Amino acid sequence: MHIPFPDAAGQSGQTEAQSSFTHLGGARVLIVTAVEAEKEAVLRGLTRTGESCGRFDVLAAGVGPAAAAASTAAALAAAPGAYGLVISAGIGGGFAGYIGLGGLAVAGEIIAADLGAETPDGFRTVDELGFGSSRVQVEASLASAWTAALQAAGLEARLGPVLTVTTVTGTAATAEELAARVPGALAEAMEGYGVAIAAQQQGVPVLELRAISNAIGPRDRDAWRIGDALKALEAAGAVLKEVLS
Ligand SMILES: O=C(O)c1cccc(C(=O)CC[C@H]2O[C@@H](n3cnc4c(=O)[nH]cnc43)[C@H](O)[C@@H]2O)c1
Repeated sequence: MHIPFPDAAGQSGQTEAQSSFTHLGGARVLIVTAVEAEKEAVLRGLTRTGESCGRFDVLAAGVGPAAAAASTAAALAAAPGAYGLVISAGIGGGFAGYIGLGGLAVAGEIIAADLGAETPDGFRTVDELGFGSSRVQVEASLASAWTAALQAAGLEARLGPVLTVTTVTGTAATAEELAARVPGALAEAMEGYGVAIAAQQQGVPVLELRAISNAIGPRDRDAWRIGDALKALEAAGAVLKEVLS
């Protein structure tokens, strides 16, 4: 599936179904990972055909939403108007029953799942408390197109809510609580919401992709499949380049 980028003059050749992409113009795409290994995997995917990265810049911003937000905001501020899309990408944990290890979760919504307050009646989100929103909407049509293209490439990929947490879930009880808090959540990671808020504040559309390295639940380091997840991340980078070509 090809979603043509318009050129700088706005001549896109897009079909009606693709018209929501016109606001990207000839802009660059900023991909934000947490660590170098994720950055290198994405770069391998983007350059798989021997070509250069083209319009893509990849930044390893550090682990957690604060580092992700600060680095993303700095990158956007350093190149005003240059970026038309920001993507948070990396490995993540997968909720049981949705995606296997080495599969891919494309965010349909980016949700800060632990941003709120504990009350005697249970967890309350910042939305419920009246202090803002714990949810950021993604560029929905592009998220769908990327998911479809990943599936068409033979990869296991799903579209759905992806959670941002500041503590990696390590018990079945917390996994169940998060799954109940956000029904249908596919994955959790630690950077998406930070990247998304930085992009949102600059009016830049955002996406998130997580390659599943571990199951969410009781801690089991031996069961991690980081190598498989990084290979999936690489493949997703190659497909993204194709989708945005
Ligand atoms: O020590 C542990 O038990 C443990 C378990 C899972 C992940 C970690 C990390 O420190 C990795 C953080 C890093 O990777 C992303 N990530 C990967 N899996 C998960 C997860 O299940 N929950 C949250 N984040 C995860 C995350 O985005 C960070 O960049 C340690």
